[in-house]
Amino acid sequence: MTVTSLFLDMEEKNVLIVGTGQVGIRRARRFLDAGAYVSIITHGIDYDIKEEFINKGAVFYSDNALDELIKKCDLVVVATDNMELNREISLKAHDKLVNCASDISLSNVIVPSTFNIGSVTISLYTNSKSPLMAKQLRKKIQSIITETDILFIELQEYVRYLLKKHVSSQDDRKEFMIHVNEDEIVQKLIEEGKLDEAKKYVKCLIEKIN
Ligand SMILES: C[C@@]1(CC(=O)O)c2cc3[nH]c(cc4nc(cc5[nH]c(cc(n2)[C@H]1CCC(=O)O)[C@@](C)(CC(=O)O)[C@@H]5CCC(=O)O)C(CC(=O)O)=C4CCC(=O)O)c(CCC(=O)O)c3CC(=O)O
Ligand SMILES: NC(=O)C1=CN([C@@H]2O[C@H](COP(=O)(O)OP(=O)(O)OC[C@H]3O[C@@H](n4cnc5c(N)ncnc54)[C@H](O)[C@@H]3O)[C@@H](O)[C@H]2O)C=CC1
Repeated sequence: MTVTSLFLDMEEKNVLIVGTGQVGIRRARRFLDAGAYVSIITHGIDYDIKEEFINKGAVFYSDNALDELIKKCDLVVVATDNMELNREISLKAHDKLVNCASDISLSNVIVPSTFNIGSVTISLYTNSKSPLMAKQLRKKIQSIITETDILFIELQEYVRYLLKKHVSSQDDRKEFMIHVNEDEIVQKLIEEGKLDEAKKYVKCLIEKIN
């Protein structure tokens, strides 16, 4: 498998999860939180987790719904502890997006280690070499992204919006955005968490351009 990373819009996509052990639960939660329609085939699930998933819109089915569910699903996640069964289901779903938790060679989709902070999503993948290291690196990266970084993103969103109205050249917009990030007053305001004040200050700068 040779991969490239993409972010998929999961809203209203149909996802089937087979097996609700540690992996199935993690993936079901992830896709429910991303707005997908999630169908689940389970041989046993904690009552509270089942309730959580039902509240998020999941629908539970028995084994004999498998073939029909595969047909209507966009993505199938196979996560039972029965390797043979995982293989069988993954092969049945070969023309869909498939994530087989136990055998990478049967997957055409990888679930990376992901975290969200503010409006940033970071995902990483060790090419199936070390999921544990993926988890550890995820925590390392998570720890170096600060509230200030997030506020700068919010400010840049605002700056981009204003610049698109006031400045026609992309190159000029880019230069101005770099200039804003390096501006000492902007830096001070953002470091103090004063996003609204930073926006007001930058708005004045932009209005002076024309
Ligand atoms: C290929 C992949 C599946 C795919 O998604 O397609 C896959 C496969 C397998 N994982 C296994 C084991 C473990 N997986 C984890 C944890 C995570 N595994 C995740 C992803 C992936 N795991 C994909 C590749 C990702 C990459 O390479 O970067 C994460 C990142 C995302 C998620 O699952 O949500 C999540 C961390 C989430 C976080 O950030 O917290 C831990 C640690 C723990 O549980 O604490 C262990 C135990 C330690 C170890 O074994 O390393 C086994 C062996 C089972 C066995 O030994 O039988 C297989 C199967 C095999 O390798 O054959
Ligand atoms: N991709 C990953 O991150 C990881 C993958 N794995 C692999 O993924 C698989 C699942 O791992 P875990 O979730 O940790 O296992 P687990 O033992 O926690 O859960 C397996 C679940 O499969 C269910 N199951 C068994 N037969 C079923 C059937 N016919 N229909 C529906 N459900 C059925 C069991 O009831 C159980 O809840 C294992 O094969 C393991 O090798 C394990 C750890 C991490």
